[in-house]
Amino acid sequence: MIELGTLPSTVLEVARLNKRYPTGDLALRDVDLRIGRGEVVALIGPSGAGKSTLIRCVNRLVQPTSGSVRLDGTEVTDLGSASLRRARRRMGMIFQEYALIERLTVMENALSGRLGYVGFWRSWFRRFPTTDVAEAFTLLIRVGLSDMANKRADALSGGQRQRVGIVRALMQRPELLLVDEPTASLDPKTSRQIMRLILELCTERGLAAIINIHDVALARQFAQRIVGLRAGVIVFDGPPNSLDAAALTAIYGDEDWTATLGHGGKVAEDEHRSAVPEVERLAGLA
Ligand SMILES: Nc1ncnc2c1ncn2[C@@H]1O[C@H](COP(=O)(O)OP(=O)(O)OP(=O)(O)O)[C@@H](O)[C@H]1O
Repeated sequence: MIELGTLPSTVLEVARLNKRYPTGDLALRDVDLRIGRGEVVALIGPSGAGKSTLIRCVNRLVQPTSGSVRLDGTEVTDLGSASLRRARRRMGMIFQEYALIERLTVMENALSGRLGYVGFWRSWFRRFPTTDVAEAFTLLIRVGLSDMANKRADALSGGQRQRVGIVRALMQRPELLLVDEPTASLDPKTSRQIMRLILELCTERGLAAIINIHDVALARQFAQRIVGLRAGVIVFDGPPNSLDAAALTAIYGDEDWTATLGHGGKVAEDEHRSAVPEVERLAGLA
């Protein structure tokens, strides 16, 4: 018998979520998903399965067609702009191609995670509270970038940029991290370091995360739970050790899923979509 007291409380509840794009593509079909506080979930599935759409429906970068998304009990799908801005503060997002402002310093990029709190004019004049600056320093130390605070973002390696992206998301003091292909632009060793860092930070902070990731080996190694999407439908939901050949075939079908077990290598530059406009929308600037 399951003792109710041992179940983590729910931070996110998605129910009967559907997304049909104006092109007619049905990207999500009646998706039900519950994420407990502190739970780190990897979202896997073939290209076009709906992973990015699901993550973006949660913070409404994509507007769902029908269904419910509740963050800590608050229905997100029908919030007006001011309430949506408040809800988005509680969801940090980490992007594949980092989405840093290249000409700003590491510290300024980190502090931009507070934009949803400090207000536009204050942030425009770079007047962040000293407590925010101190918090950013603490986080930069934690991710190993303390001596880079004044470097411009465009002087950093990919792994360093992603660490700044992680700090920026954590500066929001979120309850949930939405992570979109965090390692697709990184080499295998840096990919493992970044995934380990995300898992450690979630554990330290009791923070839940949904990580959209192509690399099944990384998902198995670092996530506590794996959700498999195929053609917009959840076809697997379980612990990494139950992701066996039958489950992989259910997710990837006839595709040669063994190819997904290793690191697929870097994604070509032209496959990146610029996430900077998405960061601006999340901060309420666009
Ligand atoms: N902006 C859009 N307009 C129209 N169709 C879209 C749009 N974005 C995604 N789609 C379609 O929705 C489906 C799901 O796409 P999505 O990007 O969510 O999948 P994914 O699993 O994240 O794929 P990948 O791993 O290749 O990024 C696909 O059929 C895709 O073509």
